[in-house]
Amino acid sequence: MDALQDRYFADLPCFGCGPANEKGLRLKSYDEGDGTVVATFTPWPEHDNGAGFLNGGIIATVLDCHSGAAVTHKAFAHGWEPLGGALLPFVTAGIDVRYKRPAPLRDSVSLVATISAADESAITAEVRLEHDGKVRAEATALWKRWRPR
Ligand SMILES: CCCCCCCC(=O)SCCNC(=O)CCNC(=O)[C@H](O)C(C)(C)COP(=O)(O)OP(=O)(O)OC[C@H]1O[C@@H](n2cnc3c(N)ncnc32)[C@H](O)[C@@H]1OP(=O)(O)O
Repeated sequence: MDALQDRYFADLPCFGCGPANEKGLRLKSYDEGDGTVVATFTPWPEHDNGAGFLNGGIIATVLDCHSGAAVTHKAFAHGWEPLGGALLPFVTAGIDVRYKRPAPLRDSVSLVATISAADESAITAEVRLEHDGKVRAEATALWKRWRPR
């Protein structure tokens, strides 16, 4: 099964999820076929938050980028493809992150996303980061249609 990032935007240089960014996190997300999109993220030692856990900015980045895979998958399913030569059909307009518990730095974590609302102007995703059966962080991400100018 191919990763959604490789299927939809193999040339994207995004730091979090761009397959084309050699120095990025290169997140890979997969359609589970049950309405969820999942990924596994393995932190780097450099992602320390100063207390031996995963940095909150990195958490926000992977939540954002993982939601982006789910949103892009949804957009293509509806035929809402990128406009004007853009690489992505939608971009993040807002993300509301809640850090519920410390997230580990030395273990892999799981990302799970679902789509809660979708029309051609905006798509909303619910996304969470889990480890050891507990939600470490969660977010609602609002994505809006991107029109290059
Ligand atoms: C000085 C420069 C610092 C730079 C920092 C950079 C900013 C960052 O990136 S920080 C990373 C992002 N933030 C986090 O990881 C915080 C995660 N959230 C939490 O730890 C908690 O929700 C917290 C502490 C904010 C509030 O906790 P509180 O409301 O008191 O609830 P509480 O029930 O005590 O704790 C919630 C859960 O966190 C766990 N927790 C709290 N503190 C700790 C700790 N020190 N170590 C391990 N687990 C902890 C609790 O065990 C509990 O988990 P569980 O429900 O499984 O028992």
